[in-house]
Amino acid sequence: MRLHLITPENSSFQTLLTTIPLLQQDFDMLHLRLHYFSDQKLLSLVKELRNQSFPDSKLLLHDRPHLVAELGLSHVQIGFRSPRFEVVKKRYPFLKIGVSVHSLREMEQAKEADFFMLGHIYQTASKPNKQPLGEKEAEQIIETINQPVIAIGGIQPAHITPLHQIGFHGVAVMGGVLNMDKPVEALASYNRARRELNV
Ligand SMILES: Cc1nc(C(=O)O)sc1CCOP(=O)(O)O
Repeated sequence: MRLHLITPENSSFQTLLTTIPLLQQDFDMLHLRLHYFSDQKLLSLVKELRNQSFPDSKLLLHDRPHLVAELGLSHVQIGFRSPRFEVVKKRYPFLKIGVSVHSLREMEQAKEADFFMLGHIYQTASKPNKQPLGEKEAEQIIETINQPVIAIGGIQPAHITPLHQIGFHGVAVMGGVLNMDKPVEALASYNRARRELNV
């Protein structure tokens, strides 16, 4: 079960730079979802992470395929702030493109995506007035899709086993690690749950 970390809304350059290198062995993909950073600031952050030996293979940028291409990275995530999937696919055919979706209909509109992020599965502070999909509906959606699907929204360590059983390829966590007082310990509890899957 893959574990993706997403930068929280209020992340600062300096906090990310001090926290991420402490955690980098223990997750699979870092989503830089920093829509309030300028291109220049985002480029500087990637440069600093690289200086600290953060691997390119674990770096994904949201919404900015032009920067992914400029940096020679491979993964971009497309959401409502992004250029449309078809446009990105045509212009950057060499990129791995993930698409953020909330329904089967949205998945079908991006049929050629390399992977999807489906949410929100559970209640989450980041979507206070919206009903979550829940496990049952999520299962019905992902069983019709061949690509890997990452679950997002309110994911706690205890959700890892049921989400794995439903068929999710991984989980994405935003607030539950990088916003915590003790991110190393918070991440460890997700990894314990991942290890338990193999018992
Ligand atoms: C960034 C994001 N996208 C969502 C979606 O449903 O598309 S839910 C979400 C935030 C997830 O935060 P947390 O892990 O703290 O619940």
